[in-house]
Amino acid sequence: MDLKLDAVTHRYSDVDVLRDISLDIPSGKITCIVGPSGCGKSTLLRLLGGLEKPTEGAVRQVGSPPEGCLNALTYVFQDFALLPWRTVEGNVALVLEDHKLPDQAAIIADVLARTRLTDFAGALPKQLSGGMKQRVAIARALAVNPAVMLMDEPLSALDSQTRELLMDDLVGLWTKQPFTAVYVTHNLAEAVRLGHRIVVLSRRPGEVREIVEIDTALDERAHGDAGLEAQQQYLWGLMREEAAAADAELMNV
Ligand SMILES: Nc1ncnc2c1ncn2[C@@H]1O[C@H](COP(=O)(O)OP(=O)(O)OP(=O)(O)O)[C@@H](O)[C@H]1O
Repeated sequence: MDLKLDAVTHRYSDVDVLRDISLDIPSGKITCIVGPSGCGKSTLLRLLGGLEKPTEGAVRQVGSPPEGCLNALTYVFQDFALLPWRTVEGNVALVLEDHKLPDQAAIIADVLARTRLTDFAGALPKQLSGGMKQRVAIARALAVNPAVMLMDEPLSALDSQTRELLMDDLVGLWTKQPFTAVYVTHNLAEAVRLGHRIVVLSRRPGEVREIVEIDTALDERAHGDAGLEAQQQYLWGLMREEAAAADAELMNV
């Protein structure tokens, strides 16, 4: 299932947040959204997930969700959003319990194996590192076989080494079994490592400034790769002045 934004404009009372965004989110790819602070990245994700309706324009789902999909549009948040009193397995089970599936145990076993959490199935969130907690959140999202994972700064609460490891995990997961994701990030290194397409928004009201496609396969993008560095510099060049202006604007609020 693809998502399409047709001329989407969004406004909160007198604040214009997004302006005339037309965009395709193709299935089987990771689309990263980058842009200066406050340009409307999270708002765009909420519109894609149907949590809000655009002031103008439309968000469309094109095609059918994958077979066995229990929740077409599934979020992964920065703060993991795990229930502290439930084990790793219990947190994953939560999203399946209402569906009374005969193969619930097999689905849980599969997503725990894919996220390398099988040995931690009985652990509580407080026993896990930040990176592992985010792996649980990703396992929980995968368990419903979503059409699109909507990921809002999923690594930004983690230290830089853990971020690197989790990026490797996401690349491994996608390479074994491609999924569709919209991935909002401030971090351009994450965008060039994980994004098949990188949508650069202007400062608020966010408009599509440029879409950068990166053809190199995800598992061939190494940390520190010169080609990726160049892409990252290019993106920063697109954003630099607007990021500084957005920063100054926020300081004056
Ligand atoms: N529910 C809301 N009501 C009013 N204004 C809002 C609401 N949600 C967001 N905004 C405003 O809309 C603008 C865009 O916010 P949004 O969080 O989408 O931007 P962002 O690019 O994700 O920001 P950041 O880079 O800081 O994470 C901001 O000025 C924010 O204050």
